[in-house]
Amino acid sequence: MGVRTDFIWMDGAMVPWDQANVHVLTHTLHYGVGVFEGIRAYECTDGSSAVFRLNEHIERLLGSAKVMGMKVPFSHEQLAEACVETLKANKMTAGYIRPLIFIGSGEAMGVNPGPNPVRVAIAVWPWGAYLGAEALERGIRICTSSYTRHHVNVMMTKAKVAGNYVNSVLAKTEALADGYDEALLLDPTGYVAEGSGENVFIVKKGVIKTPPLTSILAGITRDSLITLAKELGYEVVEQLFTRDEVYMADEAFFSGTAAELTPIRELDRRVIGEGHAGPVAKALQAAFFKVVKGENPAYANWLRRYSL
Ligand SMILES: Cc1[nH+]cc(COP(=O)(O)O)c(CN[C@@H](CCC(=O)O)C(=O)O)c1O
Repeated sequence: MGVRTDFIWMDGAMVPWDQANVHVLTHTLHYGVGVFEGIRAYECTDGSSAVFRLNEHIERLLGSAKVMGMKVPFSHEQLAEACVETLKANKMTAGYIRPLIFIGSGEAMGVNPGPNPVRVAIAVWPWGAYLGAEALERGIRICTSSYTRHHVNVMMTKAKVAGNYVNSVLAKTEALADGYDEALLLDPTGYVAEGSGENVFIVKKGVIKTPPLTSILAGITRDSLITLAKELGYEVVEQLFTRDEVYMADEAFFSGTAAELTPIRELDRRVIGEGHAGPVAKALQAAFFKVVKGENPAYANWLRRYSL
């Protein structure tokens, strides 16, 4: 999927894609202290477009920056507006938005970011089904990673920090090399944590379970699906579970801005349930896509509407 568009927003200005460059001594490039978001915009059935839970994403982005001690030179609303303006500048009625707050160059190198400037860039690009065209329907095959998710005092796991994703890259590339679509990571105590870029849910006898916010990212899609599931009358339990509970589950699925709701049909060569999207995943997927397309007025506050 190409990521090239016409413009990227940088430090308050819309910059042609080819000019959106940084110096090789950019501190974040060397030390990984950058924070970012993944946000989706959808075409609504009434012909407008909407960014899904933009405020929650910007709130998490600024929270991540706070965790990393980065002083951001733009306000919540300025960043939210810049996301919408970048979509419009690129004439995108739908797509993926990637804000990045990073530490620039020019003042000092070394572990201490010191006086280097805090900079902001926002890119957008079209992004279809994150885990493959048939993933949303058929489900994916995943494996338990040989890599462990961060201990909560080794990396700041509630912050979406660029450097945290070295762990995700190791897990994802190992899974792909072994013929799987994605990795499932366990936490330092051996309980299921999350995917390399997703939160995870299982269903057993109609009860939906997902790990509590311990060592995992507080996913906005996770939060949305919990809300929608409860509205549909499902019992949702935020509780640690083990990999063999996934093996024995009736259903399992990932959630994320990029992944949306992707059913898991197999973990470690054990077929889960019937080996395809189950009734709960299908019901939640349908409810989720109705909301993001503006078809459920109860969740209008989750949508930042715009038109080109
Ligand atoms: C580790 C992790 N856990 C859970 C989630 C789900 O969070 P949320 O998007 O708020 O529901 C994501 C998002 N992963 C983003 C990055 C994907 C990428 O490849 O880059 C995303 O889905 O945009 C994670 O990276």
